[in-house]
Amino acid sequence: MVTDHARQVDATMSIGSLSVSLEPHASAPSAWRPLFLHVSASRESAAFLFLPPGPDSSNRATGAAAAAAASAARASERAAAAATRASAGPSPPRAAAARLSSGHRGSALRRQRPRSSAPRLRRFRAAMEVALQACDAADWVYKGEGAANLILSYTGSSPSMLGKVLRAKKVLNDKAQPAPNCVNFSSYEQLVWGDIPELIESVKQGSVAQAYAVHVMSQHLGHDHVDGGVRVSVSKDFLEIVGKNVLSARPAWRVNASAIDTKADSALLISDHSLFSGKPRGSSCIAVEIKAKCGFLPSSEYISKENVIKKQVTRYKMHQHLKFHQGQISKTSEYDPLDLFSGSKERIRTAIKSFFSTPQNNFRIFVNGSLGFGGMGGGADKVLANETEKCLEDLRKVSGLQLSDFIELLSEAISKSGVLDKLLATQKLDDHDIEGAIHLYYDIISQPCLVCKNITDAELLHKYSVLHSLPLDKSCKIVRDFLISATAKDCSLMMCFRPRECERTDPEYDSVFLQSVNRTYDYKAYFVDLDVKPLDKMTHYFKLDQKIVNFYTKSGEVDSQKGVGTSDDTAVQPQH
Ligand SMILES: O=P(O)(O)O[C@@H]1[C@@H](OP(=O)(O)O)[C@H](OP(=O)(O)O)[C@H](O)[C@H](OP(=O)(O)O)[C@H]1OP(=O)(O)O
Ligand SMILES: Nc1ncnc2c1ncn2[C@@H]1O[C@H](COP(=O)(O)OP(=O)(O)OP(=O)(O)O)[C@@H](O)[C@H]1O
Repeated sequence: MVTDHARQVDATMSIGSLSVSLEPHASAPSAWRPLFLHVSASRESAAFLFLPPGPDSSNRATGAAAAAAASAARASERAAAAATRASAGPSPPRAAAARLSSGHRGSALRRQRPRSSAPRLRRFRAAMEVALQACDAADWVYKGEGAANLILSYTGSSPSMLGKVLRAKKVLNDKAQPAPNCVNFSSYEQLVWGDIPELIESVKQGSVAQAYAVHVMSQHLGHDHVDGGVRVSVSKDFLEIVGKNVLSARPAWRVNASAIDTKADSALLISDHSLFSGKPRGSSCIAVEIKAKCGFLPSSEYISKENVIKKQVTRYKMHQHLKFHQGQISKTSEYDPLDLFSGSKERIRTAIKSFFSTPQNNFRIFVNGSLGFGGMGGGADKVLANETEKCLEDLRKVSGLQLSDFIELLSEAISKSGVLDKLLATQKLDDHDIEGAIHLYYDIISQPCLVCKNITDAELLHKYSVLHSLPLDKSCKIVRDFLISATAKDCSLMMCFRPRECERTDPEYDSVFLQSVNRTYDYKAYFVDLDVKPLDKMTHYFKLDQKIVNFYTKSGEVDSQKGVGTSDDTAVQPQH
């Protein structure tokens, strides 16, 4: 069926398994999809799976010819589905990423033998064939950063790298602080994530971030909206030079807090989702990054009476008051996550408008891949009128849109794509709230519960004792879901728009027709920053939660204009 058009057959032999992927030729009908055959002899019996990857996970089982015991088939199916996606690569810029090994500048991007023994997924192996050396460092410039990673844009001319960003791990300068990246799994983490063998396996290969995005988060957020990227090998020299080169571009408070981890031997190469086609030059696109934070009010029965305010006021709003009090922000945000996640277009528009007055680290606009509005490497605490005007001017030039039309376009795409519904559903995996989940954490680490120790409310204590009597697998599931939700509450959505030049429909992309300007815009939506949260962060979550709620309830409705920090701007620190 596919054979006439088959142009690429990849076979990967690893210990006890054979994977073959067939991709349709470029000239094949667009509806044709890659096929994947996975033969696993690594378990008790073999499984043969023919998997046409579909838009949703239910399609994955279609056509599976299982000649295996059910358990082997399930495990193989997960591996196969992942490898299928890996060989198909992430959509639009996916193909480019998969063809990573072609078109390198021979001198600079060296091919390497894989260091680890026969990695299972072709993607992992192919990725490690690329090595970035000292002589490549000049091609990478600062794009942004969060607490845990530094993001670099490629400015060189290698076709395989164009339109990519490199996500390099950081280390905290204060070694007393917990490491910002989860690289290794403790034995308790192995327990929590044990149901996902690909994730456990990835720890040995040093590819947890990628595996978590692909094997965990994409199951919830949709494969079409998650890009695991590919791992590339990086030399110490490369990281040291890049670290020095980007120093002046980084916000001072980030420089004080963290530095590129020069001990890392790999980094993630991901499509730059602030670009549409992966080609920075000559493309016309506007991208928006939204860090939406938690979009629902918890209703867990484990929330104590003293903290009942959590059921009425968003965590985001309460945290804003604490941040303001601590001098981290000069003004509380006007953004209300409940508006953004409401499903109502009117309220989505309200949320977007609020970002323009208080973007903080929740909103950025990129014009042809360059930051146009919002803060780089952290939050934008203040909005400067001239910068906003410049961004609106660029917006007009690139998209032909006035601000009101752009807000309409964005709200329409958010609504139509349903991406935030997926994000909200994933966030809602936290159905116990930290006040419930913390008890299960103590059970998992086999420690006496430090929370129960201080509880006097008999009714609540009884509820918590029921939690403490749950079997370990149930406790693990609740904590696992809590951690998945934590990632979903902290990730960012990147939506990239491009005005359609001709009437031809591009089936690769979704689109929005904007009546006010009589024009169609293609768009794509990706979630970024889908890292696993360390299990031992549970106690931090509990303490921070208490701190946020205590401050909010004790100070009442704080008037942000009268609180600490407004009279003296020098006291205001950027967000961290
Ligand atoms: O706890 P929160 O809600 O302040 O979220 C932290 C973020 O703060 P913010 O969004 O500004 O409030 C914080 O963002 P910033 O560093 O402030 O930009 C991080 O994203 C942090 O995650 P991690 O420690 O890097 O894994 C985030 O920690 P997690 O809670 O997601 O683990
Ligand atoms: N694939 C991408 N394409 C374009 N820009 C990206 C991409 N990934 C990250 N960025 C930019 O870099 C910034 C920091 O990246 P990221 O959120 O992954 O860092 P982090 O350290 O993991 O964040 P956090 O503080 O939330 O832990 C993002 O806010 C975004 O602006």
